[in-house]
Amino acid sequence: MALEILGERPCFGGVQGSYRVASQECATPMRFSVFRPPQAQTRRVPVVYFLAGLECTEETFMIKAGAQRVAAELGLMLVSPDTSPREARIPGDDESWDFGIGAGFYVDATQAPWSANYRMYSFVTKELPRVIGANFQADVERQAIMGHSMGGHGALVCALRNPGEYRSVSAFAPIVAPSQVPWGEKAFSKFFGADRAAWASFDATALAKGSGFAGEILIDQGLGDKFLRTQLQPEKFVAACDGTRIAPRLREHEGYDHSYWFIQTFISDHLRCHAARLATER
Ligand SMILES: N[C@@H](CCC(=O)N[C@@H](CSC=O)C(=O)NCC(=O)O)C(=O)O
Repeated sequence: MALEILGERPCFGGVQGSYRVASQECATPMRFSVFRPPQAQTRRVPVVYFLAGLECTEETFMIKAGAQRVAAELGLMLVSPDTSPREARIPGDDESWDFGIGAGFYVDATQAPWSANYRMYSFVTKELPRVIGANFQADVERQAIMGHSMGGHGALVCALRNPGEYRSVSAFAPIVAPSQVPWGEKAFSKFFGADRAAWASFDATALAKGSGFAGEILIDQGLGDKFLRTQLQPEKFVAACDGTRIAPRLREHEGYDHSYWFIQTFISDHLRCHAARLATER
């Protein structure tokens, strides 16, 4: 799988890079960015995936979250994929900011025409880890995943569906019940059609009861977030985890909104949680 290097720059003793790969899953080129900490010069290091939200690209998190300083200290590789296919154009893919380009929702679509390229779930959980393992000094046995908003939904779903693959998961202001909120209803009805069973298989709140994932999930949520009541509703996920081995730790922050200023404020806590869990032996 040939990797195209779009750019690499020194950053906190490591390297910040942008890459493109010919994705088999998405049947189109896909971009992603990687921060390699200085420790990766001499050994394989644990990997933390960050899935970004609506309208973001593979660069948004790397530019705006201020994560590299702490990742360099902790010896964590950071990987952030683009939020959708972009080069395979499908009619209607750029008609709105909350569906299509920049809004792939980290699912494997089953409905034409989206099913040909919108396979972000398989890209993130299968293909991208193979690309990372083959091209970077990554310890692929030690993976964590986190995300924001649409990407928080993606991170929760990836971890709940693959408890053996991710040792740690966390989220900022995640969409936790896409089947029940306008962003998710719009996207899922196009990606999956009327089949609500398919919706449930990509809905963290619906997945919680049957998931084999065990452990704490840190969720930070700003109480000044304009999307909190309409699109996010983290209490739904917390309630769904009752009686399971999933222990959501929902932290609510007065005044914080949905922006990357909020993410910047708490990113260090998330990375430190992931580093601690990734350091333990199984
Ligand atoms: N255009 C929208 C706002 C879009 C937005 O807020 N996107 C968020 C993610 S929302 C859920 O996935 C984001 O991360 N934006 C990037 C940023 O730099 O803030 C509107 O009209 O409200």
